[in-house]
Amino acid sequence: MYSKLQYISQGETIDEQLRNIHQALDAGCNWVQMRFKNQTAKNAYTLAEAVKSLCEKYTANFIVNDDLHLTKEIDADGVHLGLTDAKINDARMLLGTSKVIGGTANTFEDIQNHVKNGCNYIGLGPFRFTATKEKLSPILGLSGYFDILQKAKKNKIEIPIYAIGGITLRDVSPLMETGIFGIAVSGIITESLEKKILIQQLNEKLYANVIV
Ligand SMILES: Cc1ncc(COP(=O)(O)OP(=O)(O)O)c(N)n1
Ligand SMILES: Cc1nc(C(=O)O)sc1CCOP(=O)(O)O
Ligand SMILES: [Mg+2]
Repeated sequence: MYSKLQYISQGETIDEQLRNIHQALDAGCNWVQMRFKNQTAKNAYTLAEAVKSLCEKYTANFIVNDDLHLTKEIDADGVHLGLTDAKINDARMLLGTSKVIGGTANTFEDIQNHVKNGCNYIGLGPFRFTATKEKLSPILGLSGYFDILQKAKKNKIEIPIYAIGGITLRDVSPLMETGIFGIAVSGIITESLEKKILIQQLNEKLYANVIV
């Protein structure tokens, strides 16, 4: 089963990235997306090797942001591709059916296209403004999620749809009520001084209605 909480990593250097990822894993995160932008291939590979080893130690899912060839080379669990990154179906041809391919969406039509191309999950955003990502698509807000998730339900779309973009603890329950599967967050986990407590609080709200 897919985790309902994804941590999108932050950090300007390999050391900063590793510190943030290690702390998130140690605090209970079991799904990490390595997001290390504007780096040399060497630095990205060096970080990915270390993150893969950490994720294996914590039995966490390891997803690479953007870089399809690094995903293949390092044998990560999957890749996340945005609307201007490599195509989902090209990724599926390269990675095969055992790897996880996530796709970014801002509209219901984006979701339909990703489902048609064999995407495994959707990152639907942004929920609100966030400085973590430079070029944001139009902000969705709660009503945007409600409208899009209604269409997804009506069209029997079953792949997990995650909300992303400026999400805080108090947003989780209202977002879950729109029908999303889970959330992908970066800043609130990176900046938290009590990561273990925060992740427990996030998971409590995310899994509140899951029947065991
Ligand atoms: C889970 C998840 N959803 C959306 C994104 C955004 O990806 P993208 O649009 O490619 O933007 P960058 O992250 O590459 O700046 C994501 N990374 N993860
Ligand atoms: C990586 C990313 N993608 C987004 C999108 O809308 O596609 S918003 C975003 C940033 C998420 O980080 P934070 O939780 O710090 O806002
Ligand atoms: Mg991208």
